[in-house]
Amino acid sequence: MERALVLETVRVTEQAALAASRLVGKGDKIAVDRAGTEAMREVLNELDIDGTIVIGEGEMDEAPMLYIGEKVGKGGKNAYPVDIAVDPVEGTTVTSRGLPNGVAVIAISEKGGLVHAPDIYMDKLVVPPPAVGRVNIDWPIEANLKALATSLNRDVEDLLIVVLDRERHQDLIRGIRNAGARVKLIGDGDVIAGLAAAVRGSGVHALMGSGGAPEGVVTAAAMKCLGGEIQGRFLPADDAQRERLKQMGVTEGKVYRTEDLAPGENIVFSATGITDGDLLDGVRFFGEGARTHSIVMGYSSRIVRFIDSVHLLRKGARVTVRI
Ligand SMILES: O=P(O)(O)OC[C@H]1O[C@](O)(COP(=O)(O)O)[C@@H](O)[C@@H]1O
Ligand SMILES: [Mn+2]
Ligand SMILES: [Mn+2]
Repeated sequence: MERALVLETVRVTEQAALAASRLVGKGDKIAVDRAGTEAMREVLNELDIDGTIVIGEGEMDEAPMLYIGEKVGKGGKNAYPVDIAVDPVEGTTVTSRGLPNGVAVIAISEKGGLVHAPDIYMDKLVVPPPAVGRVNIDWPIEANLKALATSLNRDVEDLLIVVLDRERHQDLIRGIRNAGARVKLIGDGDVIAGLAAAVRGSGVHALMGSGGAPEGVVTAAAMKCLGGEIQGRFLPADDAQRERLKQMGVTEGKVYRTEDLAPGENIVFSATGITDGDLLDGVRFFGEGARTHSIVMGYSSRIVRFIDSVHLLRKGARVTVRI
């Protein structure tokens, strides 16, 4: 299933990114999200899958499309039964403002391969492969930074830690700075920040702090493929969210690790840049068409591909492809 779907899956995020990128910097985050979601759904429905959205744009009664529980794909007896986590535009606000790190993202697994997470917050720690098993979200910040520095063979002062720029992270930011490490504050987009942390040469070494729980599951799918690690704890804000967690079989207080969040044996992950970012270039238009930049990975096939695509969008387009 995985092999068959890898190159099909990149089309899904490419088309979502192309659609959303038309609205970059126009100041309308709802329009950005709608464009990405419609395009993603259209391509998903062309695939030979019998898919169920397990992480999506929201609950059935609040999201018109790609809601949790929605069926997608061509279906039929030859279709692969799969669970799907989507975030058609991860970073709607940054995208609508023309700022970095807007991406379209998807993870697909065999049935039951991705945790069904409600749309609440999750406290997260994402680290690269050398630090797997050497950090713990329950330890004090300095202890994790020391362990991370040692595993990366550098000093704590050399580390750059990505944190979402939010009021709720004041203490965390102070703690990282006091320990001697440096902080990179981002406006949005902790999925791509987590991916960048797990990739060598991106210049960032970990992601810390709370963000969306759905994004945590998507990140876990990527960590399986990249060999990095996410540790996360669901953070219900009230009794209604606590109830929702229970319904979904999620344990409050428990630390969920990569394997808990994405237990699948067959996982395909794809992300395409909408705006330029730490890991991916954004969509570039050139009149006759557009160019997209994606990362596409398969867990059991053990392949990480960076795909640079030229889309000839204008009818009869004839372009000289430039490297
Ligand atoms: O903005 P909040 O409420 O702090 O939530 C953080 C979450 O929102 C994002 O910044 C953006 O997500 P969307 O653009 O998909 O809404 C995520 O990367 C992050 O996990
Ligand atoms: Mn998101
Ligand atoms: Mn989104």
